[in-house]
Amino acid sequence: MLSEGPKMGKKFCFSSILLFGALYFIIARAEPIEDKQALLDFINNIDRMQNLNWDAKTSACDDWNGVTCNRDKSRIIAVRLPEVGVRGRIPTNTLVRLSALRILSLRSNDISGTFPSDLLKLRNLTALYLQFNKFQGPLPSEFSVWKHLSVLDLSSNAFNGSIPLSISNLTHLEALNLANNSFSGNIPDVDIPSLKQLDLSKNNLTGVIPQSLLRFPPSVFAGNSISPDKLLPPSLPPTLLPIRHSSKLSVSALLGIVIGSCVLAFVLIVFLMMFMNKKREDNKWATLKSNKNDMSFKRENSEHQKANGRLVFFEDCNIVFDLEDLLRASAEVLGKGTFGTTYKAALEDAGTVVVKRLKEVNVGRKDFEQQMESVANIRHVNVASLRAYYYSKDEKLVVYDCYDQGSVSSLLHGKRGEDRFPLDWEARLRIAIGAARGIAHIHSQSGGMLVHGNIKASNIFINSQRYGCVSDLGLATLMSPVVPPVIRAAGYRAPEVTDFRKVSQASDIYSFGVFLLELLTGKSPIHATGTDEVIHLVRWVNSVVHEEWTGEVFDVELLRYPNIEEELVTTLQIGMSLVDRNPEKRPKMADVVKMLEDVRSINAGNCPSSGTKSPGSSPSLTPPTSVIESSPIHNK
Ligand SMILES: Nc1ncnc2c1ncn2[C@@H]1O[C@H](COP(=O)(O)OP(=O)(O)OP(=O)(O)O)[C@@H](O)[C@H]1O
Repeated sequence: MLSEGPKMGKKFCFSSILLFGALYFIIARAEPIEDKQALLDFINNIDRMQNLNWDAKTSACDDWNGVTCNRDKSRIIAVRLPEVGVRGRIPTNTLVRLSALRILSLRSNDISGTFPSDLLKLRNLTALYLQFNKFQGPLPSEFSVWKHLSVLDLSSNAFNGSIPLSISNLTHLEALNLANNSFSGNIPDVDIPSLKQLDLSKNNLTGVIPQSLLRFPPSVFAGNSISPDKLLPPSLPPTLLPIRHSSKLSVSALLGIVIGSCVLAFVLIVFLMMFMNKKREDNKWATLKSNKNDMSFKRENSEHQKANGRLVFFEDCNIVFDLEDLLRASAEVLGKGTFGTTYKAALEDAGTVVVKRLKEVNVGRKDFEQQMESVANIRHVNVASLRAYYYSKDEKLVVYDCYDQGSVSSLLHGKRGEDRFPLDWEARLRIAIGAARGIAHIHSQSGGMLVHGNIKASNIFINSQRYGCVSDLGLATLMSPVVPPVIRAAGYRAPEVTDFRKVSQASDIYSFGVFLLELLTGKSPIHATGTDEVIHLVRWVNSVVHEEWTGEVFDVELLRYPNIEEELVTTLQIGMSLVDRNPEKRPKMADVVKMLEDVRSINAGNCPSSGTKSPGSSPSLTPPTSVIESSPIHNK
């Protein structure tokens, strides 16, 4: 019996290895088997010119071109087959089986037949691209099923009949392109507030442009049988309508007009040429495409992608794309930060995203993935959502939504030209409240242990409700000690970070305090004066207030607004309490949120903290009229 021991042990050991091996194989090779079969049935039953690498023996999630799966590879969520020479009708009972599908792109093929009404059963679709095919016939009347659809492009086909009114039930629709078809009849009243892009040009539409679509430019309706006066933009006041005079003009008056017009045309041409020249200089997309950095991003990545990684998306990401799409995208370098280079990438079918290419990552794949997962789980309207990440030996990428207005830093200190987003006091207060809420939320996670570690104006953006929104969460912890915290965020770092590298929630609060002072003063945390003297914002504010010249502290841009002094001073006091040298004396972030909310009776309508006030309980405020009109914040 005794001699049986080691044998049994060996047997047990061997079978456990086998079992674990099998389990590992099953998990590692997880496949959306039914979705994969649906795609194989689709591709085997349709004519195609090009060979696709869709082999039943390979992994649909990892190996098939144009296919994207969800995180655990249990479902296919995007299929992109643009320009692959697919011909004929879409075989029935194939694509419809991909019930988790979010994006379908079959654009620029030779697909014919009527609208594949099967697709109406794909209830999770967010984007459908069928443009540049040979579809014909009318559209189905019932479109309402696509509750999440945000992009519908059916342009350049031969669809006819009327545009179904049910399109107006697609409440998330952002882009609708039906151009270059044969749609006829009246344009339906498609009243969708989210709709940003519309193209109905080159059809046979008649009648009037409905009120709800008058906000789009006339070109959107061009090439239809709509009378020209109905194409006038709605904003044109009646007095600007052309006035016809019946009286005849004298020869000298006519001559004057001709000469005057020539001179005017000449001046216009000169201006136009100057403008075009400037535009060309400004157009970074065009020049940066040939920029060394961008090219290397593309080239290096295409080598890496085959070798190892894949993009991992988080569940609620509406835009789905693969690395190929990223590599194809026109990329603009937004800047180089402490964590690497940040690009703005315009994807063909999935809008614009921001990609950060991280350098000096100090953790292995497992820790990186874990960190990404925990960051992605922190969903809050005032924390920029991480959309996806990519990890391979040589390349680490993180993908965020793009905030088109840029960071608060660029809004505050950028060019003060005409097209600058006006950061009036109300806008700044919203930014401060939003960012404070975001940081307070971060601080409440992981049992109250989570620290952001890099709070600064270039990491704060403005969300769709015009409140501040904190980005770059979790990146600081991934970085190598080569980039110590003291080098990051100069001017925002707390004394204990500078002296002892002690990063904590209290140091986040200090950094937020500096940000608050920046909003109030319009000055960068570290800035030079005319005499090349370097000024530290916190020290400067302290000394000015100490000298009782408080009024001098505030940004001159803010002093234009009447009756806000009291609020400015209250906010200044809050800011100064946050930058106390002693971390123990700084208030907690949740309290900071309440203090800021109390500065003015602001109803954020946007994750209010527990303490809310009744209307009219705030000190009286009279911001400029335009602000009151355009803002819902007084509707408490
Ligand atoms: N999601 C985004 N949308 C729009 N602009 C962004 C986005 N993320 C970053 N940027 C901008 O890109 C530029 C570079 O950002 P990056 O984060 O690399 O550097 P940084 O913010 O200056 O420093 P750090 O690396 O310490 O955060 C900055 O101007 C930043 O505001």
